[in-house]
Amino acid sequence: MNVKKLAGEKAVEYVRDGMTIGLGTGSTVYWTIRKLGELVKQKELQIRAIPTSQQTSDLANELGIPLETFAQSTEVDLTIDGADEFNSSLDLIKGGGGALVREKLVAAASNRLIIVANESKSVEKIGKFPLPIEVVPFAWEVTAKRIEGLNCVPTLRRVNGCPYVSDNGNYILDCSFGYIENPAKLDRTIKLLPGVVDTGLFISMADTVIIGTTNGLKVLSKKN
Ligand SMILES: O=C[C@H](O)[C@H](O)[C@H](O)COP(=O)(O)O
Repeated sequence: MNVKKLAGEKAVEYVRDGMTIGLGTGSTVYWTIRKLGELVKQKELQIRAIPTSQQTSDLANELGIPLETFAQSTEVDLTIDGADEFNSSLDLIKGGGGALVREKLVAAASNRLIIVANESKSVEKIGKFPLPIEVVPFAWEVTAKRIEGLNCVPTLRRVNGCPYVSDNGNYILDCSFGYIENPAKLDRTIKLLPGVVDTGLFISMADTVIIGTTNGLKVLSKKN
């Protein structure tokens, strides 16, 4: 059973006609985007979408999903995205695919954030997945040293031996902190460091997590 497809397609049920949808990045939300594309093509759904990466923008264009930018609208009704880890408070680590900065901007502009994931992303404490941190390339070595001082091992993300460059022209440090006791505090601390653009910690942003499992779907919702 394709549990990513199961979770990804389920999220489409939350989309309504006329909505502006934030489209996340990755192999789970891929299934959401494909399904949305089908519904748009069959004229069963009228939406506009704001993509969180070039990769998602290309996919949406290919599927005929109308795109817009924040120049047209600064409010997003619903964003659907993936995650690398989530806990029972719905705090997340994101950015495994390098799209964390745009993902966070789109999520922050959204009235609702739905995460689609498979069960392996569910953890008691986040931090086993190395935390992606986007940094300005200039003096990245200095920024990495400062981050290392917070008790982690930062590794510059590389592709074919060259630094990985995000859609924003920045580098990504994958930082192994081990289990993170206070994710909100760590996020604030890291963001104060010069050179840091943003972190992959998404604290109190997600409203719902749709989890695909081999026994079917589970849905976690934010406790008010
Ligand atoms: O930068 C990438 C994103 O945060 C993804 O949403 C995240 O890495 C999860 O991707 P996937 O669904 O492929 O595991």
